[in-house]
Amino acid sequence: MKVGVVGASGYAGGELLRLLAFHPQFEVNAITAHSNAGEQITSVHPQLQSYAGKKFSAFSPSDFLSCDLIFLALPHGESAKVIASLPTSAKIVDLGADFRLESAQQWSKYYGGDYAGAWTYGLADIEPFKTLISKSTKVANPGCYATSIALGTAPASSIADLSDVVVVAASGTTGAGRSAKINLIASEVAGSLTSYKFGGVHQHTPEIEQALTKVSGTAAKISFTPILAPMPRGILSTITAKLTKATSTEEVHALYSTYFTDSQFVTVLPIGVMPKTSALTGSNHVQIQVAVDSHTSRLVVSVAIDNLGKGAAAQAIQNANLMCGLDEAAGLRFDGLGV
Ligand SMILES: NC(=O)C1=CN([C@@H]2O[C@H](COP(=O)(O)OP(=O)(O)OC[C@H]3O[C@@H](n4cnc5c(N)ncnc54)[C@H](OP(=O)(O)O)[C@@H]3O)[C@@H](O)[C@H]2O)C=CC1
Ligand SMILES: CC(=O)N[C@@H](CCC(=O)OP(=O)(O)O)C(=O)O
Repeated sequence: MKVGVVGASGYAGGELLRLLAFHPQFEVNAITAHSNAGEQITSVHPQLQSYAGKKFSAFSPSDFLSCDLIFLALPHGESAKVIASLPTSAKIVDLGADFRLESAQQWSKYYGGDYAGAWTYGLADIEPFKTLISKSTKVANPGCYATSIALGTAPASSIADLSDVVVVAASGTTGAGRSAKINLIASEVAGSLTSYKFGGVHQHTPEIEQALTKVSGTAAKISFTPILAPMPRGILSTITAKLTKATSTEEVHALYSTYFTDSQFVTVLPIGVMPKTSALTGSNHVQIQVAVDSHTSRLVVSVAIDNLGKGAAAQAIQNANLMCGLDEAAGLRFDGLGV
């Protein structure tokens, strides 16, 4: 199948190119950038030697006419502007936020600007999303934090109060994209931790609530505090919620393990073993650990992912595999780096 990547000079687009180079069914034949159009791909992404000699094109709809599948990895608001010019026959996965929210009101509260509508939400490891994705031609890939938090909370709907979920999550700096910002330079980030979008204003809040409400059938609410961590990649989310019935760590561990039995990518680690971001770097895998805090009767969940892998490019390919009727793990059998 012929594939196009729009926004390939960014971090998420570059990770898509890296993974797609070894995909057994997808062949990349349109690669576009914005300010980097005309540049060698390896001058922006020196790791991508399999693209040596190729350049980024400027976006032109005619380049995508022969594409069966298109990935959009553009800043918020830009995907909605280009889709009308793409072939209607092409399957599209948008890595941005433009089509994630079902509520126009929530869109205007957290993002502003014109509301573009909602596509199937691509949280590929759990139902009802997985089945819906396999029947869809347009899929909105979840945000990186949203992926880790929704996966870590979804199995708890029968034992915890999802109307009051509290999350603190730390992300590596690539989560903020590749464009230069003062708060992301090494002198500001190295050796320091800081919260941002503080006070329940992070834009992934409505997306996580929408996903968890769908999974649980009751209105989910989340208080989410993100932290910028001095590392390039990875997200570690700590989720807590009040238990609605007496239970033990062993019982919750069994519940989570059963919930993810059929998932090729989500691993509930043995009790006592903690998720670690470096174990997931470069992969589509997710690690989860659970515990019951009997002192406060709260469920505590730790989730690690790679923001550019499972949180962006790898989950986008998993979604594309499902949309195309392929093995969902095609081209994604990569372990994490470990250090
Ligand atoms: N980074 C992450 O961990 C995650 C990112 N996402 C989402 O994926 C999308 C891409 O993110 P990321 O790769 O980090 O972002 P980057 O800033 O690294 O890359 C953005 C890409 O979009 C292009 N671009 C920038 N401005 C415009 C414009 N006005 N019109 C068209 N193209 C433009 C850039 O081209 P050029 O560089 O040539 O100017 C680049 O290719 C975003 O929506 C982001 O929210 C989702 C999950 C995780
Ligand atoms: C570290 C950092 O800044 N992370 C970004 C995550 C963005 C992302 O991955 O998600 P979207 O696609 O929804 O933008 C943030 O917190 O906004």
